[in-house]
Amino acid sequence: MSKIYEKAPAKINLVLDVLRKREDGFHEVEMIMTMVDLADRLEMEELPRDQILLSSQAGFIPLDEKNLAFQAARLLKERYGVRRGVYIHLDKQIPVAAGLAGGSSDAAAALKGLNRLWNLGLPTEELEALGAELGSDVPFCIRGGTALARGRGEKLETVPRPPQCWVILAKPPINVSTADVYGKFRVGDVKEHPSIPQMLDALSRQSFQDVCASLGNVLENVTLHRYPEVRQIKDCMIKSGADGVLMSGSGPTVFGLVAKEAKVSRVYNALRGFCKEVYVARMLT
Ligand SMILES: C[C@@](CO)(OP(=O)(O)O)[C@H](O)COP(=O)(O)OP(=O)(O)OC[C@H]1O[C@@H](n2ccc(N)nc2=O)[C@H](O)[C@@H]1O
Ligand SMILES: Nc1ncnc2c1ncn2[C@@H]1O[C@H](COP(=O)(O)OP(=O)(O)O)[C@@H](O)[C@H]1O
Repeated sequence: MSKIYEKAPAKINLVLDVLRKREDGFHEVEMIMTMVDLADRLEMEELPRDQILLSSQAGFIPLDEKNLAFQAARLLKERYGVRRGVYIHLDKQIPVAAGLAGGSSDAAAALKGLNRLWNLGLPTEELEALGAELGSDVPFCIRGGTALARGRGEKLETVPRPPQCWVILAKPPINVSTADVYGKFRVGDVKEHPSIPQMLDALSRQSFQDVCASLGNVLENVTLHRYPEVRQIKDCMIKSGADGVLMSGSGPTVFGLVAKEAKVSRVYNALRGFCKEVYVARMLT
């Protein structure tokens, strides 16, 4: 019986702008997203019976139909009439409800892996369209790399990747609901929108300094206002010398970009002083 493995990397938002609230309740966004090498790992294996079974070493995520990897398997089975079973083991490394799209990346990895395991032969565009039914960030997680995302996040255009650097991620011990943050967000409150053209220009010139200077996320105001510990982490990263600092997605994870390896331990140690969950990753290129 064959086994398939897929990595599910975390994403960070280099730019996150919200243009308006839509009639369907979602928000029209413009984001530049990229992957880092902090990743979950999925192991998928045929089951002799027609069932979806999920396990994980992490005790704090749902293992039933609430899990996005389970939903991905069920969607493929229903849409393509697959009458085969699968056992998915999820090695969870990405912090949950952190603004790093861990669940979305697991769903994307399940779609990609099961496409192979069940010999469905679906092209990437079709997987991305299926992914959009599961969540706004899932299409990007299928495509990977670096992309400009529009619509509610599902309209993608691949753009140049950022220059290689260290990415230090710190997650305070609070869980933030994406729906809550968007619910509290008001476009009228935004004083300055980040510039997508400026970031695209920095990426095309591979200027690390200008990438750092162009980071921006309009959801920061909502989350920083509500959770002072997120601001504290941001301040600590800046003070300890990270070159660019931003909250990812709806938070609460804050990431710091660092060019020089010699600086990494200084930033890491400063954060570890008051934050348990700190990760050192690299940009996925
Ligand atoms: C904020 C972002 C930035 O990358 O990421 P996270 O912080 O979740 O990682 C995304 O926009 C999140 O994407 P995702 O987490 O897939 O969202 P979904 O499951 O589709 O939606 C969850 C809820 O967020 C709100 N939502 C989401 C996307 C969007 N463009 N507008 C919204 O208003 C809606 O209330 C929706 O019910
Ligand atoms: N495979 C999964 N991994 C993590 N969380 C999941 C998964 N499937 C469903 N969830 C649920 O999705 C919610 C958001 O999780 P996650 O994708 O980690 O965060 P975010 O949207 O902030 O990036 C959590 O409340 C969690 O219970």
